[in-house]
Amino acid sequence: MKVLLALGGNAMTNADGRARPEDQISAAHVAMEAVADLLQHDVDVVITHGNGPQVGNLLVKNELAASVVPPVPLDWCGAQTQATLGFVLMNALDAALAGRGVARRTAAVVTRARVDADDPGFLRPTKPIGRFLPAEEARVLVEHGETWEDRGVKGWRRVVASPEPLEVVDAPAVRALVEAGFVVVANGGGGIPVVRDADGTLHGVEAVIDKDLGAALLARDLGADVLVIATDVPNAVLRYGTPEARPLGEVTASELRGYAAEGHFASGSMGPKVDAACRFVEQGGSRAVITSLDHIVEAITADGGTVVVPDPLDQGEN
Ligand SMILES: Nc1ncnc2c1ncn2[C@@H]1O[C@H](COP(=O)(O)OP(=O)(O)O)[C@@H](O)[C@H]1O
Ligand SMILES: NC(=O)OP(=O)(O)O
Repeated sequence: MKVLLALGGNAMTNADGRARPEDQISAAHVAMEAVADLLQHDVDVVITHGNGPQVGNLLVKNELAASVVPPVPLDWCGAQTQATLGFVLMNALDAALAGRGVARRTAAVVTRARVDADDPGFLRPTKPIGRFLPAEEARVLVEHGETWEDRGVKGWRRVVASPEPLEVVDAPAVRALVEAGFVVVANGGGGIPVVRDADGTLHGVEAVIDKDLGAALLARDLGADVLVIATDVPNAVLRYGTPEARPLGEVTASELRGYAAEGHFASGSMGPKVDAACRFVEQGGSRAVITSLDHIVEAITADGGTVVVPDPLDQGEN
């Protein structure tokens, strides 16, 4: 069985959302212990991961050091976080596998995702990245031309352009490594956004792709059986945060789309996970699971989490 595992930014930071190197390394060890458990169940696993907190940190460095070293564009921040997180995850996974006596090799692929240069996402920033700030600090940055949004109790957060991923350019390299037996880390942060020029060449563009939507696309391209979206809650929940909250178990894609249309899932957090899970099963995947990191083995071996399955008609057509 081939599993595409998408790790949320929450799986790569400490409980307070801090992303110091030591926080990221220890979070990666926790996450990779869970992945090593999963790998004992005769599965191939491709790992993708968020990069919102990490890209946010790089942007702050850009701002603070601008008079000394040239700031780098957002796509470079994406590439840098893919490489760093790939390195951290490989080290952690190697250690977890060695602890279990499992002989699997790991690899990380710097991965590009093609987007449309005319995507409306470039005109309307929606992707939350980086730290939460109190309103008064965020307002100063808004006056300097940045877009920040009120994200509720946690505070304000910067939002940047987030175009739709159309193609995982480097999926063939990921596929070849999987077929050679590697556990691959790929398409981090949804992929480095690139556009194709008229002459067929690619160049990076300033944006951050949603990693869950990137994960759904890569899962489809690799012919994954299951897409597991691991975050910090065990289920997608109806009426989340209210006394009438109801965690969702198994649900069809169209039922879940109906709940999304009723506004049950916040944009920029659970919304894209629900969308990614639906897309994957609508495009031929047999199952997508949204759950917490500590439930990813049950997501494969049992029925843990919110399990999204194709509509009966879709199943008939496949
Ligand atoms: N309907 C919902 N059900 C469950 N969680 C929700 C819902 N709406 C919003 N959320 C929030 O979504 C968060 C997970 O999204 P996010 O923080 O973007 O995850 P990650 O960084 O792991 O990708 C949860 O911590 C929860 O607060
Ligand atoms: N690129 C991206 O979606 O990252 P997060 O999941 O960390 O926000």
